Formats: sequence, structure tokens, C-alpha cells
Amino acid sequence: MAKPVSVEVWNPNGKYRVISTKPMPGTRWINLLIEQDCRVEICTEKKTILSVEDIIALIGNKCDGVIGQLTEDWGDTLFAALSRAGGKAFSNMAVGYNNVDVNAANKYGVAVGNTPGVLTETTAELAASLSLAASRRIVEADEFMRAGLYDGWLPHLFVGNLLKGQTVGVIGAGRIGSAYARMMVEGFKMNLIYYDLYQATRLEKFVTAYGEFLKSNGEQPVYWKRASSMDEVLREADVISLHPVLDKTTYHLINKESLATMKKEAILVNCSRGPVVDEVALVEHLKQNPMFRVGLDVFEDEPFMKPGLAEMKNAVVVPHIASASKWTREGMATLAALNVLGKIKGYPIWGDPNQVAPFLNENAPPPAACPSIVNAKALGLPVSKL
Ligand SMILES: NC(=O)C1=CN([C@@H]2O[C@H](COP(=O)(O)OP(=O)(O)OC[C@H]3O[C@@H](n4cnc5c(N)ncnc54)[C@H](O)[C@@H]3O)[C@@H](O)[C@H]2O)C=CC1
Ligand SMILES: O=C(O)C(=O)CO
Repeated sequence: MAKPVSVEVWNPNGKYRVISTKPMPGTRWINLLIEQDCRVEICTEKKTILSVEDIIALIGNKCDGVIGQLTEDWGDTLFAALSRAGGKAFSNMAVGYNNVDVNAANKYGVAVGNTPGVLTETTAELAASLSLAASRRIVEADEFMRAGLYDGWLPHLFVGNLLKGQTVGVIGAGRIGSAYARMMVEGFKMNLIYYDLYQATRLEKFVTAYGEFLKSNGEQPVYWKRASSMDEVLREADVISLHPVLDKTTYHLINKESLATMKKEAILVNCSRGPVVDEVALVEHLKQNPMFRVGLDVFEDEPFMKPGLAEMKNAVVVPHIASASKWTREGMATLAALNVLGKIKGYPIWGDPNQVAPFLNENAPPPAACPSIVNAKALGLPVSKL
């Protein structure tokens, strides 16, 4: 039998039992659930990553919905357990849901929610921060300073790359990739080359308009190009940032061969998912090419790094914090809670998961809809007319 798991309970007499596998930032998400007659149970276990057995113990015999985390393995076993307990709703507190077997959820009729939009700018800002940290060698220089090694200005000290006028490459120009591209183009006057399965029309229009604005001010304009292959981006760009979903088509998209295609002094940033990069090949490439630099928020075997990565001076590494701003994390918790609540209450699905602002307005009640359910079509769930 699974060990009991410690929980904090809110509104013990609520009609619907909703579980959150982790404490989440803010209180709005808890209040919204309580107002709609939910008993909210928040797992307070100390261990960071809950096992499938821990979550089965949390679900118990009666559970209407679960808010879970990207570190958890939501497959057949958990959806079967949730379904047995009468549950029909699950939401990741994340936009990425590669940890969720959506086919298994469909089999048990469980709606799967995610949290798009609210983390777009926050995540893009971290990708921009990593681009700068890598190009200007900020972490190396900080360590040097703290080690007491600075004994005066030198012409060669921590020379890095200038971004202005260089080319930024974006692989996966969806919500986050496009927001990042705009920051780099507008902020640093970089030219853009991107690769995506779909045309990023709004992004193209923005770069065109910004280029015209610069030209009309007598400045060097910026340009964009939609690449016909990923290799074209790798060959041409000086800074490359990865923003695709993780699926079969993007697993090890960056590998030994693709790394060899990139410029020797290029910068690679990954704020998508670790397995998009073959991390063993990356470590080898960093060793062979000291002027090649990376900024990584995500890792192939989180929470671990592949051997050798931690020793590489040309790598900046942070622990999957790209969406970690207070506003975003509270908003993610709210969207995840409203996905679960909406399904429990039988609400329809919000028409445009890219426009979730009405759910985040603290001064008005949220719309009676589920903000984003990824398997709505497969489950035949109705779309809101709001
Ligand atoms: N590090 C972090 O904390 C965070 C990571 N993420 C990751 O970022 C991903 C993207 O998020 P959004 O921009 O909101 O999603 P999105 O769905 O708006 O964008 C993903 C883009 O990837 C493109 N794509 C899919 N397969 C591709 C391929 N084979 N080659 C090139 N492009 C491809 C899609 O067409 C789409 O435009 C999430 O799925 C998640 O894994 C998201 C938020 C925070
Ligand atoms: O939302 C996601 O997909 C994350 O990785 C965490 O914000």
C-alpha cells in the first residue's frame, strides 16, 4: 500500500475534491476554487518530485480534479487512478505537456489543461537574459571578480560578442519564440532568421515595420527571413534560441551534426525542453569550441546535468526558471485551477487559448470557461461563445 502523503486542506466541507500536487504561488487560485464549493487539498510533502505512487495515494477514492506539475509522469496509471476516483479533470501548471500522455487521458475521458500565454514574456525575457549572459560572459566575469582575480582593466579581459547588427535565429517561432525574437530585434537591432512549421506573420510584420522605422530615422534597418530548413538558421545565425514544443519531431533536434553546422562563435540558448538538445554531444562541442557558448534553462535528464557540463566555462546554466516571475507563476496557478474547475462545473472551452487575459484580471470574476484544454477536440467538449 502507498504511504499516506501530507496535505494542507482548505474548505474541508466543499463538495468537489480538488488536489494540487504542489503548493503554488498566490492565493487567488485557492479562493476561486473555494468560492465554487471545492475542498482544496495541497500536497505538502518535502520531496521535490512526487512519484506515481505518491500521486495515487493523494488521489485516493474520491477526487474530482488534479492540478499537477511538469515533473510528474501523467500516463495510463495516473489517469486510470483519477478516473476510478471519479475525476474528469487534470491540468498541468505549465504550457508544455510532454509529461502527459494525452492519449491515455482521452481513453479515460479526462480533460488535460495547460497554461499558455501567461508565461510568454517572462520566458522570453529569460531567454534574452541567457543570450546576453552568454554573449557578454557575465557569469565567468562574476566568478572572476568574486575570486579576487581582478587586478585592473585590460584590453583582452572577457571580450565577448556584440549583438547589434548580428543575426538572431529562432527555432519554433510560436508564442515564446516570437516574443523573444521581438525583444532581440527591437532591443538589440538584430536581424532575424526563423524556422517554424508555420509562418509567423505577425512577427514578420513587426520586423518589417521596425526596419522601416529605423530607416526613416537614418539608422541601419533590420531584416527578417523565414528559413526553409533548420540548417539554414544554424548556418546563418549568430545567436540561436530554441522554442519548439518537445515531441518526436524535436527530440535531439540539436545534435552532433547540427552543432557542427553552427558558427564556431555562435551562442545557443535553450528555454524549451532539455531533450531538444543532445546534451552529451553539446558537452563535447563546448570542449572542442571554447568560443561557442550556451545558455541553458532546461536539461536532458532534469534535475541532473550530463557529465562535464558543470565544468564548462562557456556554459551558463540555470535551474528551469524561465517562467519564474511572481505575476506569471500566480497566473499559471490561476489558469491551471480554472481549467480543472471549469471541467468540474461543465463549462465550455475558451475560444482562444492565446488570449487568456480575462482569466487573469483580479478585479473581475473569470469567464465561465476552461482557459485551455489541449484534448478538447478529442473529447468533443463544446467551445465557449463568450
Ligand atoms: N523553460 C521554461 O520554463 C519554459 C519552457 N516552455 C517550453 O516552450 C515550449 C513552447 O511554448 P509556446 O511558445 O507557448 O508554444 P507554441 O505552441 O506557441 O510554440 C511552439 C512552436 O513550435 C513550433 N514547432 C513544433 N514542431 C516544430 C519543429 N519540428 N520545428 C520547428 N518548430 C516546431 C510550432 O509550430 C509552434 O509555433 C513549450 O511547449 C514548453 O515546452 C514554455 C514555458 C516555460
Ligand atoms: O510552462 C512550462 O512549460 C514550463 O516549462 C514551466 O513554466
